[in-house]
Amino acid sequence: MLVSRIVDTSRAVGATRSRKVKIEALRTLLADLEPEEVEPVVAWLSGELRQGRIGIGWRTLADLPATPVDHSTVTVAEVDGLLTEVAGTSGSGSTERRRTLLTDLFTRTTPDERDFLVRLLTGDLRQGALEGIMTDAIAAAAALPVEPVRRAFMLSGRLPATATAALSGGVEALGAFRLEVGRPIRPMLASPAESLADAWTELGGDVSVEYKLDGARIQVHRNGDEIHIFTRTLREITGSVPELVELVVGLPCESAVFDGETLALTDSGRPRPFQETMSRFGAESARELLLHPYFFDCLHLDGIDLLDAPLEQRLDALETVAPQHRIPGLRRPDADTAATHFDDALAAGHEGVMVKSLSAPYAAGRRGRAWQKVKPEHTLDLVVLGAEWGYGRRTGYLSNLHLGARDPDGGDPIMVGKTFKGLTDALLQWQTDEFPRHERARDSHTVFLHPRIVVEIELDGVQVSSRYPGGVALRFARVLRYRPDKDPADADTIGAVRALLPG
Ligand SMILES: Nc1ncnc2c1ncn2[C@@H]1O[C@H](COP(=O)(O)OP(=O)(O)OP(=O)(O)O)[C@@H](O)[C@H]1O
Repeated sequence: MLVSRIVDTSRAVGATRSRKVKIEALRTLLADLEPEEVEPVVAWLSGELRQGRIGIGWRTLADLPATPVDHSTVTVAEVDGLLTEVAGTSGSGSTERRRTLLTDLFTRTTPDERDFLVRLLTGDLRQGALEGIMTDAIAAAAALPVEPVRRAFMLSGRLPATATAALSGGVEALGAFRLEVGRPIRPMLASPAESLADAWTELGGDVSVEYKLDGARIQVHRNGDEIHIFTRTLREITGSVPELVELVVGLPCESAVFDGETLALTDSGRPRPFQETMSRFGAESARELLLHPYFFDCLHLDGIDLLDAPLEQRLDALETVAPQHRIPGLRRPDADTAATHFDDALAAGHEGVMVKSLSAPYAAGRRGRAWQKVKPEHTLDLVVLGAEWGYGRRTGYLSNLHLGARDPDGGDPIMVGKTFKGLTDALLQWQTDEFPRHERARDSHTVFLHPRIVVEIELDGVQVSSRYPGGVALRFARVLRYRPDKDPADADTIGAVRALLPG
């Protein structure tokens, strides 16, 4: 297939807000692919490369001296092969060799194709929000029900592999995807609850009420002495958290998968700020801060998969192997005891509580009502779309943030407000240093950014607005912190923002 067809489909999908039209465009494309084209094309459409990151910067790509053509005949197989070659080029002279390969490619592509490939290579096409649509399109192209496709994706975390299985092996091939110890699955997520009483009542009191700790999510896999630890976005961080590895090796089991939260504590046992925990992931500099794990789920234990078992049974498993590392929680507390637990969580410096149905299975990758989070404040994770230059004391700093909510159908984020409240001097400095790296355009007041950075915003509520395109605006928004552990695909949707409208 020609690359131009992929570019056209990608554009068509981006140009419509209709979920149905997007799915149909993707379905037709998928149905026309040769089997070996499925992996690269599904990866590209999700903004990823089959080869992983190949480490080529935007500037390098923009500067390549290539004159485009009007009509191109470049095929998927050619580009995929070239990317494999670029990814495999290392050692001395590799920068030049990579430039040559890409320059050759760009002398054979149209400006539209080059633009698509540049955005793909720099990560700007990454649109995790497309995942829901893509799973539906894969199912439709393979003439299969959606559920087995969705499940295979949740268990593998890989759309390209899911698509290949669905299109070439049908339900049987999809059924072969299992929880594999050592390979991360997408974490189960929670929905916000109006109040603790609401959540408790909705789940009929048959709940586990647990502290909601303000750290970073970890998924820990153990197979014998081999340990792998992943973040919320399934990035492996085993190498930067040796103390967690050591602790897990010491647990009395052969194989296990745990889901939990990790954070650094102060000497008096209170949680350290979120940023300090995050700085341990990947950074060499903060090694002196010890991380502590707080597990809240067990998805596999000694050869037995527990994903489909009720939470009650998964908690039993967790308590047999790691009772000392269990997050503080109560099973079936009465409403008063649950309320005291919530107060205790806040008093200990935590964010709130999670209320979880004891009878629900682990719904990987889903944000459902079986887990509900209760916090005293509203917060939203929004995408930074730009920042205005400050004035007065903030002259010379990028300050007032433009904030966008995610379009659940994969379109550009939708602006819902601005704020400069809550920004410390350190954050202003960081924004001023960091934002130009993500610049999309600028005018005299504002630097507009590619939608890559997620920030957590505290707010008093939202109101109807004719100023913003989503018809809704934040009220009294203030910056709580940046969320480097989240991608724009994890940001809150415009629907979640609208759900806060009064009445
Ligand atoms: N007891 C707990 N059970 C489950 N998740 C917990 C618990 N304590 C803390 N967490 C954290 O809360 C998150 C669940 O909330 P949610 O599904 O909304 O994810 P989130 O969007 O990262 O949440 P938030 O933005 O509120 O931190 C988990 O990803 C995990 O990191």
